[in-house]
Amino acid sequence: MNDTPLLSARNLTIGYKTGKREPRIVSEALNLDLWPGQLVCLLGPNGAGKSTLMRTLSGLQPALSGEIIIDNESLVNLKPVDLAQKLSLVLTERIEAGNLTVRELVALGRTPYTGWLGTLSEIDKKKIDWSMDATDTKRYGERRMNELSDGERQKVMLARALAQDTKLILLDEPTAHLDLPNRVEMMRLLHNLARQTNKAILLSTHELDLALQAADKLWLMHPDGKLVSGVPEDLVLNGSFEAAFIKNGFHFDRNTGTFTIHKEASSTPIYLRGKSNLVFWTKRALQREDFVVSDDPDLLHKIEVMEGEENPVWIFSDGLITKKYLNISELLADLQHIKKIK
Ligand SMILES: Nc1ncnc2c1ncn2[C@@H]1O[C@H](COP(=O)(O)OP(=O)(O)OP(=O)(O)O)[C@@H](O)[C@H]1O
Repeated sequence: MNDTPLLSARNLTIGYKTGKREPRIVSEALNLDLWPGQLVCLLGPNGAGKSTLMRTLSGLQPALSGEIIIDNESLVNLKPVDLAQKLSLVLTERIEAGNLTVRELVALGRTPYTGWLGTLSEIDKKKIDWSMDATDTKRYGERRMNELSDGERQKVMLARALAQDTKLILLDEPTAHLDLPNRVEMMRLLHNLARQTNKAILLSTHELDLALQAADKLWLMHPDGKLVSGVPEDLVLNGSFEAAFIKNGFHFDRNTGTFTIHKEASSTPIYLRGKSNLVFWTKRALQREDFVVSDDPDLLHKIEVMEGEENPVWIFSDGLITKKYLNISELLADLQHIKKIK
């Protein structure tokens, strides 16, 4: 039964004490729970307080007030070695590990069980092997850390956290240096890991679309420090998601779950219909050109897009003329003349 959270925050205030001045409060009245088997993504704009929260929850910096409970014990009462058996932390900052090989660095994840000079047992070696397989880092296991790319290094740091074999894993921007396929792969790995091993995983990220797809829950930090938690789809549908990232010139499209560059409301409206994937990409191009794409069939300007014999075909009509196009480039070029003059 998953009836106790692995990590809880009660009435937590996070921030910074700056000498004799009033402390700088980043966020307060936080009540949070991380449950076994859950992948939670912490999202928020720059400066909202994601790193501050991650650092506070993992004991790297003190809370200003309130309590953090990890696996039924108060964080302040946990000795470092006990904490290291319960929680592993992956930060984005580069660590100085130039001379260590990848395998040696991953093996450091076993330190809470072996001690600094401890010999690795068969169980330790198995955990190291498993972690390197899971993160696909074995291929360069004998290379030195200073011979790796940023993305490769990031995966090794995850392997070390996996080798630590804790019920809780906290990761600060684990996808920051990864290319798109590796970002997707990393999210899938963390999602599966939470499901299959019942670990609780909290990661902070700027990957809004990946987080929307992979997270069981989002913790959304607003610029004013307010934190809203919920299932991703609920937060999109109730407007919390776009509220957290509200910025002039950007518009969140609830239909596609993506942010678009906001266009002037006075732009020319065009009725667009056709096959959904073709409509999707045509709409993107039209919106980039300031057109308002509408589902009102009574509009003067209409575009229909359909599969042709070899390529898609776009049919434009404005009541007077009807013209056929074989690519979006030519369609856009011809549409310039119907743009409203502002
Ligand atoms: N050492 C510090 N002393 C005082 N204030 C700090 C300190 N570090 C960060 N802050 C402030 O705390 C706030 C939250 O910063 P934090 O780094 O947690 O944001 P973040 O959400 O992780 O941002 P980003 O997405 O840019 O990484 C910011 O206003 C920042 O200026």
